[in-house]
Amino acid sequence: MDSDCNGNPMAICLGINGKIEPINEVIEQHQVSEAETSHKQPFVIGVAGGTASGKTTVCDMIIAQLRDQRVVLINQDSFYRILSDEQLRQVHDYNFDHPHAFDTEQLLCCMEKLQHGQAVDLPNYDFKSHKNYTLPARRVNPADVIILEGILVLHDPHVRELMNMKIFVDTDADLRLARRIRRDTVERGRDVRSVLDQYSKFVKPAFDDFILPSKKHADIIIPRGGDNHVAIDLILQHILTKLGQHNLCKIYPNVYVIHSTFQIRGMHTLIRDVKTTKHDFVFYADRLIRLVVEHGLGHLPFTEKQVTTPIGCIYTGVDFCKKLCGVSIIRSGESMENALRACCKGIKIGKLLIHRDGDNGWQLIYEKLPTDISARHVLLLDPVLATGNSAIKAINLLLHKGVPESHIIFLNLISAPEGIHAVCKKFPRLKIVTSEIDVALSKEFQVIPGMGGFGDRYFGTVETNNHNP
Ligand SMILES: Nc1ncnc2c1ncn2[C@@H]1O[C@H](COP(=O)(O)OP(=O)(O)O)[C@@H](O)[C@H]1O
Ligand SMILES: Nc1ccn([C@@H]2O[C@H](COP(=O)(O)O)[C@@H](O)[C@H]2O)c(=O)n1
Ligand SMILES: [Mg+2]
Repeated sequence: MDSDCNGNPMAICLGINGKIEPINEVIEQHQVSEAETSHKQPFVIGVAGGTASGKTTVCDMIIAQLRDQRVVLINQDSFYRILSDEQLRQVHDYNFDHPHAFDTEQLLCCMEKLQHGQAVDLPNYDFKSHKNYTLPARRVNPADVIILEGILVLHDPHVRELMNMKIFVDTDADLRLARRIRRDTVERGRDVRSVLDQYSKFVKPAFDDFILPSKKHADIIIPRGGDNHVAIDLILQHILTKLGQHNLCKIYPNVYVIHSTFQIRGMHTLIRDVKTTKHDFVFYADRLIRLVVEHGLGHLPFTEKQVTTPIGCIYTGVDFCKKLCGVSIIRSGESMENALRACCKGIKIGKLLIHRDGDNGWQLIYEKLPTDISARHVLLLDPVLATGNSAIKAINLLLHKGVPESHIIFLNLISAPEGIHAVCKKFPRLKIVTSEIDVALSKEFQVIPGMGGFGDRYFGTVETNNHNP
């Protein structure tokens, strides 16, 4: 069994049901060019600085403003060594600011795992008890951008080597001490006297000996920490540029991800949670489906139309596209039919049943499509795009029926990068509209982190929370 980054036997990586397949291995099956897979190495940003300089605040601001699961934060605090009972009894004599206080080997091990596409479980450090095993661990998924934050992250050369960008948060020492007293007495269970003792005995000397000398390695120095909005904006822009390099929407201009808001992230959080009841799952999946459908309809062609308002004015608007139909891929796709009917009164909806036929591919078992489908724009419905195999089968059939590729809009809630590569490479003229792109596919072809078997959860065909596809 794998051990975690604390040396405990436990999970590194995992989707619901297994190890994460490094994304580039799977992509290779689709013969993606080297340029497109070159994004496998995450962009690592180190953020160092003296205590209470505002490192955590700055990083939290960046993460909150990006709202993107491709960017993750790692705190060096998670790697504080476990203290012996004796050390805990004499904790006032323990130097938490010396490099030896951190288990840098474990930090390097976690970073390596993340770089190889494996998730890690990191301890949440508790500054009150000085322990890193009392609070539940936090799972960190592999990501495109990793921000590593802590007083000494620029001190160790091996850690520095991992970094593509090094930042030092530089805040006046008096201000830092004032903030530290306030923070440690309010949030970390200390009294003023112990904060001052620790500061003069350990914190200040370690700052002078290790932290300040590490400033010379920084590429960017942020004076005034979180107050420096210009610097934070510049860093945000840089991260966005880095994300853009491997943003699938940039590689494939026909992929559209609906604009993420906290409402949308909240709905995703609920439908992805294994503990969510069937009732709530259906409720929030329906809300998200409705948003995706509305967004998809926005990609249909329109004609200009003028109407007269009740006060006799002319309003110049548009007329909906009339030649339209839905096609759902049975059975999960049927969950999207109601939202489509609610948006397009009287819309015709066809159905396709596609079955996986051993290792030989995918077989069309049943089809019922409008007879004049070739003259219609088609909204193809399936909530999850995983490998893309069933979608490709469905799209091939639509093309065979005479539907122009550019008249197909494929709507789903979650897409795996592998599915996007597969579908977009084959059909560059259709559009994909999705609400989130996930990290990867597992060996078992489950989307990671995904939401389990959508059909089973939506239609309630599993009694327990064992969500197999
Ligand atoms: N710009 C700021 N203005 C006022 N208080 C701040 C500012 N930045 C941080 N703080 C506060 O100062 C304390 C230390 O900030 P924190 O981000 O925890 O620093 P670090 O992680 O570098 O130790 C926290 O209580 C935080 O809320
Ligand atoms: N049990 C602990 C562990 C660490 N500290 C102090 O925390 C500081 C690092 O965190 P910042 O958010 O301030 O960067 C460091 O200076 C340690 O002295 C502690 O007091 N107790
Ligand atoms: Mg901090």
